[in-house]
Amino acid sequence: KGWAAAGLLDANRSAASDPYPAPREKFTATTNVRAVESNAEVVAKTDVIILAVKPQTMSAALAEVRSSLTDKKLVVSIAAGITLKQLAENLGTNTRLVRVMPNTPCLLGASAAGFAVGPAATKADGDLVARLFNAVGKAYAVPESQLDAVTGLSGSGPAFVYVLIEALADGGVRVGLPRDIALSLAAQTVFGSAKMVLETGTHPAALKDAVASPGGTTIAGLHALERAGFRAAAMDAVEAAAKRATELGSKN
Ligand SMILES: NC(=O)C1=CN([C@@H]2O[C@H](COP(=O)(O)OP(=O)(O)OC[C@H]3O[C@@H](n4cnc5c(N)ncnc54)[C@H](O)[C@@H]3O)[C@@H](O)[C@H]2O)C=CC1
Ligand SMILES: O=C(O)[C@@H]1CCC=N1
Repeated sequence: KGWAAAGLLDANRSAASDPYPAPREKFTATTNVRAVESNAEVVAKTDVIILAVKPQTMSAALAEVRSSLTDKKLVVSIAAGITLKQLAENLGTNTRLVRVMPNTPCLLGASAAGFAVGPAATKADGDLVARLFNAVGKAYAVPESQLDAVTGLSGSGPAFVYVLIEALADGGVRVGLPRDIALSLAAQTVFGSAKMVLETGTHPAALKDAVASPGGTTIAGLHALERAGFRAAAMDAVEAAAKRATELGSKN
């Protein structure tokens, strides 16, 4: 959907596959790109193949695509935890592979993604993947050993931020705001704060200090956050998600 919005999906040269009719219909309705039942058919007709199945279904999907692969094809996996080595073991060690961890804001062109290029992939393959994922947000090349950490932080991170937004809105409702205004204020506050970090380049601690007047409202709220262990909870969330990514790789 993000690539379609960025004008990167040519309906004549792109296709998707899914065993179920409902996701196929939804995909075509949102992207205008044809979706078929057979993975092998898509792999046979395209040069850049995006593997976007659950880690638990990856080995079944790989078995369906392997025979249609040639050295002309680049395979990109976005599955959490599944390593380049595992992909190469299933697809052949000469397969040109790139592993990416994007996140759902790619739908709106605001993704944060990390990627690692496999040993048989070319520099041009890495450049293409960087271009594709920079077209829907920001993409960073990282060593593969850091991709589970990327998964814990930015792959799963949108869910952590949604919980924060929901909780801030609940707080607003608790102190008397209507629900719709509270939710808009909460989301816009998170958006504006992220924009401040990204566009001013100022450290978040300094930005936080600039909001907190001596003896004022913000420091009272910050004290409540510290007392509740907010920072440790956020760090634990990233660590738990990163560990789970590693587990998903080792179990699938
Ligand atoms: N949801 C997220 O925020 C993110 C997910 N990922 C990764 O993306 C992958 C997909 O996750 P979601 O999109 O959330 O899952 P999803 O369940 O929404 O989509 C997976 C699709 O794969 C289809 N499928 C099942 N078996 C298949 C097969 N053998 N061949 C072709 N298609 C098959 C399913 O019908 C489904 O439509 C996972 O590996 C996940 O780790 C990566 C970054 C973020
Ligand atoms: O929850 C998951 O496993 C996937 C990977 C990153 C975001 N969602």
